[in-house]
Amino acid sequence: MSRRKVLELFYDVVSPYSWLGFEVICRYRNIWNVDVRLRPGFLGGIMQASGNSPPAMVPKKGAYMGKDLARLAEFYEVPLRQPSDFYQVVIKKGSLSAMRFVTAVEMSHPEFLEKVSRELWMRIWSEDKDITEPDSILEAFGMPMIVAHIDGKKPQMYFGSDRFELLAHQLGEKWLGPVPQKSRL
Ligand SMILES: N[C@@H](CCC(=O)N[C@@H](CS)C(=O)NCC(=O)O)C(=O)O
Repeated sequence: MSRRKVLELFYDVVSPYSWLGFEVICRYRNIWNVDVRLRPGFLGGIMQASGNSPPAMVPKKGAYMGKDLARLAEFYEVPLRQPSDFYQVVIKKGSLSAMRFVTAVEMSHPEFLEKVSRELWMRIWSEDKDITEPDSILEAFGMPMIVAHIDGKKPQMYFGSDRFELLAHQLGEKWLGPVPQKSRL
């Protein structure tokens, strides 16, 4: 029987913040006793369809993001490292073929979805290696996007890997920081 609380995580491996959200959700799956549904999508298509653009396209935001990610990597204990050529890897090459592959894994071997996704993030966002349709979330504008289904209430959408405190509040659960195993509270 399925549990009452379901968290859907919409993500793309091109998105470093999605990686943070993904690892936190995986860490909390048993602590919060929620079902996690991983929903791979193509962020480039969502950006285009919603008229948004990656934050790093604004040079000052891009520079800030580099510092932000370095601090977050340490705090979240996720081995994020900027690719050496950000523009080429993230913007020019992008993730269309990688996310098609991840979607194929979701359809044919869902048991490998978590591992394959983590492996691709490791390649692009940690090891500086190559990874080479927007779906049902056209109302979204960025990733990670988390959709929480709680006790049959109207599903709630949360954008970002920095909204877990709020999500915990809605779930009626405790937020123990990004690394719950060594809670800093
Ligand atoms: N504050 C969010 C930022 C997440 C973020 O910037 N995601 C990017 C992709 S890596 C995005 O989709 N941005 C859309 C936007 O900022 O409008 C977090 O900490 O997770």
